[in-house]
Amino acid sequence: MREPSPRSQLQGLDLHFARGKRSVLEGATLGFGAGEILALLGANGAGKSTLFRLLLGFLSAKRGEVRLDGAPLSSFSRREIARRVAYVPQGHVTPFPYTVREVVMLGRLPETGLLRAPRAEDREIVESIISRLGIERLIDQPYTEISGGERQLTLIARALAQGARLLVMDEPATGLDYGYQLRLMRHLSALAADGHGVLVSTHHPEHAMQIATRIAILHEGRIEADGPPQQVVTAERMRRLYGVEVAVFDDPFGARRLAPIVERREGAPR
Ligand SMILES: Nc1ncnc2c1ncn2[C@@H]1O[C@H](COP(=O)(O)OP(=O)(O)OP(=O)(O)O)[C@@H](O)[C@H]1O
Repeated sequence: MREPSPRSQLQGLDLHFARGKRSVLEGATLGFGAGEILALLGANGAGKSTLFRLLLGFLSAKRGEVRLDGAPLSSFSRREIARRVAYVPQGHVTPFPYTVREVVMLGRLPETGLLRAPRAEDREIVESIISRLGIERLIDQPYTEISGGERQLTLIARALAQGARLLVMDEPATGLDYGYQLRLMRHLSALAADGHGVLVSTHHPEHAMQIATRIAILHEGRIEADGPPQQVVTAERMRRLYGVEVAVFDDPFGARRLAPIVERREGAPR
């Protein structure tokens, strides 16, 4: 089996994809690598999940190519891909009442294979990731009996347990309360500092600006912008993408911020 390259990268080049007669992607090109956080923004239905599924090899493009560590994705086995790239899907449910510990242990499968029982080392990895994400109290709870936000954290823990250098996360902050959202942002920054590459889709440009090293915008089937957050997130682009007015400004600490412009009602408290 080929060992994962130290310079991990995943790239989708000129990807075209249609659902029935409806074209979803029309030449989307997007790539990321170890050490960076690439945040993907796009309106509902823009094709973010579809693009992620193509990058992971769960769907095949009508045209275009996906390359992993410089080689065609199709030249890797499923297990080889899983050792390099971990995926946090959106809104995942399992019909089986596995415990949180067992779901996270599933992340070790590409390493352990189906035939070997988890070793002490696998158990230590799983427990340390669960405590890093602050969900130790859930460890023996059935996955089917925890909240949506807690399930999301369990899936993130499963992806981390996989030990892959690249992480693809589809709206991981969905359903997380304010504290968990901020902690998640910190975890993602720490992972990138640690040499992981993270591709994350989000509906919160503020989150993207907080942590991303690059932001890309998926619009009308293509990546219409891809670059440093300060260049990509502009009031004009937010208006076109989401149909809302926002102010973009630098705060006193030098960070770029975004604030919605809300019309005040006469007499409303300030
Ligand atoms: N399983 C499916 N069968 C048919 N059409 C689908 C399927 N999944 C998605 N689509 C359609 O493909 C298009 C792209 O969907 P996709 O889920 O990739 O968008 P998205 O940007 O991830 O959206 P959201 O932000 O709402 O999650 C949409 O028009 C959607 O309705």
